[in-house]
Amino acid sequence: MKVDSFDPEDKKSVKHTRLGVWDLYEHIRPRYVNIPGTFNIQRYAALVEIYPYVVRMVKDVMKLPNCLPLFALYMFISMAHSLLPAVSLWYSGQLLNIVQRAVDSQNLDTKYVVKIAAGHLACRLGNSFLQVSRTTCRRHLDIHINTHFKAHIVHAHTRLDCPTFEDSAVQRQLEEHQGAFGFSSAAWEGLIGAITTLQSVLQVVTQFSVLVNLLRQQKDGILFALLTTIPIMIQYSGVNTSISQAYAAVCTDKNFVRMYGLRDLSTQPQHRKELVAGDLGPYIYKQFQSLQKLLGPYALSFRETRRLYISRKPGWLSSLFTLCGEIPKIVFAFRAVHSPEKLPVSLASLNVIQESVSSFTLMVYQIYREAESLSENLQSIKSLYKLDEIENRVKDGNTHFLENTLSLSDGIAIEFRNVSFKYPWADAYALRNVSFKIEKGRLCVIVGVNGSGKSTILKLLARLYDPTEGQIFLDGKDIQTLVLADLRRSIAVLFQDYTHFPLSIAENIGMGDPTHAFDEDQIRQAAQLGGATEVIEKLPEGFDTYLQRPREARDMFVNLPPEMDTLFGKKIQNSGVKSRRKADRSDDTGLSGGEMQRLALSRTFMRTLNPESHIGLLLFDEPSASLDPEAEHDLFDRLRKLRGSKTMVFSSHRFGNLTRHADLILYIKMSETIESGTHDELLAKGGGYAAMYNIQARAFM
Ligand SMILES: Nc1ncnc2c1ncn2[C@@H]1O[C@H](COP(=O)(O)OP(=O)(O)OP(=O)(O)O)[C@@H](O)[C@H]1O
Repeated sequence: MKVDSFDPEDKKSVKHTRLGVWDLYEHIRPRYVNIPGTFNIQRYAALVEIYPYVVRMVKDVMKLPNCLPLFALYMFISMAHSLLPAVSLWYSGQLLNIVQRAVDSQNLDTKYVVKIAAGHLACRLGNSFLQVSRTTCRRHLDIHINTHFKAHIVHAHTRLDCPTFEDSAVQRQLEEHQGAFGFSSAAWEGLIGAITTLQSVLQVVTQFSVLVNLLRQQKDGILFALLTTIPIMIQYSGVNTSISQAYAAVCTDKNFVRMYGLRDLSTQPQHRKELVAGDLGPYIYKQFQSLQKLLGPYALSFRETRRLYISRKPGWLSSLFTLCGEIPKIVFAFRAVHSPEKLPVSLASLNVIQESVSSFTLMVYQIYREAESLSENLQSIKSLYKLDEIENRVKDGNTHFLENTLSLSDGIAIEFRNVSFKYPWADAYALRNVSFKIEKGRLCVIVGVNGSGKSTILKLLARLYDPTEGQIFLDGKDIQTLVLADLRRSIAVLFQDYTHFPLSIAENIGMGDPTHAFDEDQIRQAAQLGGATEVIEKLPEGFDTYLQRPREARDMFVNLPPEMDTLFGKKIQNSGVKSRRKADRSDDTGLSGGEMQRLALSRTFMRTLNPESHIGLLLFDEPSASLDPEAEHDLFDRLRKLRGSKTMVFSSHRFGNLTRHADLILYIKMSETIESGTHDELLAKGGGYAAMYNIQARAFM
């Protein structure tokens, strides 16, 4: 269960334990938790808050095609299944009575015995049948429901803007539902868990009434029931082996961190080139061994450490409680010796009583224990629906920007007025009091050293973030008042850290203009403009190539002969496991950085090709960083032709090719615009821009 606050400094609420190289900070459970039952009862009480979400989910499930009859059938089977043990117990009781009566009167009613035995067998058969039907029904429900919730979660992800998505709390919220991309959704599992608990409760209630009835008919039945129940209850409520629900585990041991760093360096594919080229292998191995020696065998990951910690809890206690299970038989033996006349009729009946009571007690205890997992599971239903309520930080405006599309055909005018910006959760300013104006259809290049704020300007123009202070105007309108969809439809951006989507190359380019994502001619034209045609044509599957398959759809090749390298006419990529973070890197895809950049450029050009598109502003962040000089020259040639019809803003480190043709250069240093003007004007000024230009020019002399 989540806790409201967690302050590791507060010794009253957080307990600190040193475990190997880890510092474990556990939220202390309230004292009343140690009174058996109370904490789990509190957990059940907390479910009241989740109830409306469960109802909503049930309603949603009912509305899905085919789900209403399936769900109703599933509920019916589940409930019938939970009644059967009571019926079965009743038949056992009847059998017991028959035996007792037979012993007392030395007389057996054969017909009645056959009837009861048949009923008992029918219960067993019914049980198996219901179990199979329930599993089949559940399998079909799983498929329909998971399909629906996969789409729900994709929607919950797609609607979030950058700052909201980057918020670590939102990330945690989203991660809770990552399982939904696999087969099963956590929320649906939660609902199934709730149904199972309901089933257990029904089972307990019906079994209880039959059991009481049965025990009343037996001499000393209630006494033996109690003797059987008590040790089980003590056994399960007395030993608490889990660590607290809320905890933080931190490792500050630098040697441990370094040891794992070396391990990752040696195992992760993205480091292989440097490892081989620098002959780092022997060094890494030696260092790793000496750190292992220094830290000893108990320097383990937290998961392993935690397992060790939990298994250290006294195991002998549970052995002692197991012995308690023998108490009823011992008491029976004593009573047999002291007062044989009071004994129940036979040892057989004692066994039946003990087994029935044990299984009943365990079931009751299971319901009590299930409070923990049930409340966790049901929480995920609530958090699934809460995903839809996460508020975006970049608020939508209400001024339509695409109304006058004619005016966009000359480009968009830009003005930054005293703009300052800090990234969310950063202390330092990425931009400070920046002001400049770019007229419609002009070509502007922002230059400056690393980290001076060039990319940030482009991100603010695309309204990925809002300025902390100051205002940005597009065609004289405050950017924050514009309808976001309109704004984004009028801009094409190529980011410096572009990624390749896990789709075919054609779709990767096509998605530059989602309305024409499958327009082959336009895709080919875009590839031509991005300089990617040759790159794509040399790939065996051309435009249909998947540079990375999505993780869930990757081919798996396990235990194939080592010499086998093709299957179904395709090359087998044995490195099936790729690092997720680096999956967009060119070295994972088999294309060079420049080739990847051409693909990314093609996607940006795709956006400008549609005659109905209203792109008035093109933003390029280092578009030629990985291109060779010829490709760079061709690219800028093509882009210059768009001048007059589109406003273009480039960020670049490179001078010459582009800056010489720019209508405006913004030289930015330490997050502030220092100089602005044309290439000649800034050279004549002899300031920062001229100094940077001369450094580059000298390199070619
Ligand atoms: N997502 C982020 N969160 C926090 N700080 C960031 C983020 N992105 C950039 N910064 C910081 O903002 C400042 C400006 O970064 P920006 O990427 O705009 O610089 P740049 O001029 O484009 O650099 P480069 O030439 O290296 O691409 C830098 O100090 C950078 O560390």
